[in-house]
Amino acid sequence: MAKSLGAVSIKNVSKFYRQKNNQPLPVLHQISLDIQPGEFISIVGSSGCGKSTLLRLLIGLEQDFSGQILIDGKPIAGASLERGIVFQDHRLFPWLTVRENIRVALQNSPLSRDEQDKTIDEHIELVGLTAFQHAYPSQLSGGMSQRVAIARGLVNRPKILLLDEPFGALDALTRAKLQQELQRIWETEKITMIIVTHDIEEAVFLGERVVVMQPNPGIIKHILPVDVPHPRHREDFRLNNIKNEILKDFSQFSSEELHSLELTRRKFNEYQFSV
Ligand SMILES: Nc1ncnc2c1ncn2[C@@H]1O[C@H](COP(=O)(O)OP(=O)(O)OP(=O)(O)O)[C@@H](O)[C@H]1O
Repeated sequence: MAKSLGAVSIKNVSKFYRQKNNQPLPVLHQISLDIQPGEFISIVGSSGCGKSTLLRLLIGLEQDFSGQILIDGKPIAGASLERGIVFQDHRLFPWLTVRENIRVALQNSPLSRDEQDKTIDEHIELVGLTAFQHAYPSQLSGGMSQRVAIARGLVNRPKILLLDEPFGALDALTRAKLQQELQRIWETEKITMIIVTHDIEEAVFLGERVVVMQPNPGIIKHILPVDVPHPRHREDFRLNNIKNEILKDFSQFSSEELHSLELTRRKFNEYQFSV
């Protein structure tokens, strides 16, 4: 039987958090989304609309929600090697080399030491870090560290890679380069990828569909297909048109939501020019 490649079915998912006054805070409301195996989905939305919460539910870190999340037809039951994750901060262990940081992800893997070495070699090559495999995180740039995090997220050959603002702390040029790399890796690995981002350009450049969320409570406002074949080129006018369509969507948001998006954009720009 052919290996299934990670279909995700999110059905009527709602999620509350308990506030200090014990009142429930509705964070996600009736979220439904079907993701095809091997699809690249981008999720955008202003701060607080529940993007990261949705990702946490997909990882299996939180079970307390209503509705259903199915992976290849089966409900999620906790974290699994079938789902890799890359966060905004690379979370590498400073005392381990690139190789050994990637090996950490294999600690529950059934592979022998030799098989581990082989797959680590392949993934270091996939992210272009063979020359740095014995380097420590302090010897790497931010972009290189995120490459290691991507290799670590992929080394168990997951069906699904979940990315939470993976390039959010990088300067604009490194960010653009890594988006290009991620596009290539997705084309090579042919697995489902789901990226959460504040950056609409990034969402459109990478995603086959862009899910636009809005807050209070977090709902899906729109899902836009990006019918532009990969590999994509940043200057493609079709990508720009879709980006403008999404921006128009945001222009219908409340002034509070726009303020939050603007703060995020400004924080990012200030970061770029302060390093
Ligand atoms: N553990 C928690 N306990 C209580 N409230 C929480 C918790 N985690 C998140 N929230 C609240 O849930 C809402 C959604 O948070 P979430 O981090 O999912 O949003 P987001 O869209 O990812 O935001 P950002 O883009 O700023 O990261 C926010 O109002 C947040 O304060």
